Amino acid sequence: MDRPVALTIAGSDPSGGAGIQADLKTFHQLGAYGTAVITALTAQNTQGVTGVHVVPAAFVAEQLETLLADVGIDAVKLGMLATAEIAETVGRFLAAEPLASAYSVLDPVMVATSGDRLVDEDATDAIRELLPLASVITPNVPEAAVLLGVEPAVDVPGLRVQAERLRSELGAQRVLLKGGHLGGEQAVDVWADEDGVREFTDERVDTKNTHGTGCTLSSALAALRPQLSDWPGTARITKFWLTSALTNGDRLEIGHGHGPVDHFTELNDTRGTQP
Ligand SMILES: Nc1ncnc2c1ncn2[C@@H]1O[C@H](COP(=O)(O)OP(=O)(O)OP(=O)(O)O)[C@@H](O)[C@H]1O
Ligand SMILES: Cc1ncc(CO)c(N)n1
Repeated sequence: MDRPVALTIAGSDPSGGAGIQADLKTFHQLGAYGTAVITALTAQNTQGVTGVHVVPAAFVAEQLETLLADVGIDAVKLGMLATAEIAETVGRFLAAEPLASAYSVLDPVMVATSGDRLVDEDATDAIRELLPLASVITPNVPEAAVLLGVEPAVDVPGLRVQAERLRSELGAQRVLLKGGHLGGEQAVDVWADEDGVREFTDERVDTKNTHGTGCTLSSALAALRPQLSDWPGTARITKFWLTSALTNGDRLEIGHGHGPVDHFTELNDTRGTQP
């Protein structure tokens, strides 16, 4: 399969670094044909979110029904699910054909890089119900803590424990627990699946341009998985590509806050690859 069809179910970011816009750029750059179902409009720039306009859950369902009646989907990425009703609606589609047979990546988005809330607090339970339905989930440190109802991890051993608990206690099939918020010399992500727990490590890039890194990572996983042979290999390659895209972010001057990564980064750009 050389041109998989990828679907993003997420919110719009007018500044183009996160959400649907980041997902479609990532799909295109990594060789997938991009399709999109929009769950919410945000008024957002690189400095923060000033407003959220939620799409009614019934219309999220209508977008999905109409799309899936016509277009075959190889991989789906789920991002900002703004309300409990939207999360439940999307869950019904994820549990049934045709999406149940697609590769699926759930990014349990809650709060933007700027600290602004993107998803209703009472949607957390509905998002927790989705965890077992996705092939892989990609929480960041605060999201993992909220899902587990514990304090955020402060180091890599803590990440390892929480990644495994998301799998064994909350039923996730595979977990990529992102360590971006930990700080330190290296950016360490922890992978947990039925074969155990491992770390994916790369040099931390010294940049403020980190807006949308989580969205970009999850959509890259969805774009690449149908083109590669297994999940851990896909996660490793995706992380190295993301480090290159973060490094290349300084080629762009977008906005005055946390700018975006450069999605226009080749997969074989080796700046993200550790020796
Ligand atoms: N400065 C950095 N250098 C290298 N990798 C980074 C850096 N910051 C984040 N990452 C990596 O980017 C990915 C996203 O990490 P992070 O934990 O920041 O997710 P997030 O909080 O969901 O992102 P977002 O900023 O989109 O909300 C992870 O693979 C993480 O290791
Ligand atoms: C629309 C949207 N989705 C997700 C994020 C998280 O980065 C964001 N900032 N905006």
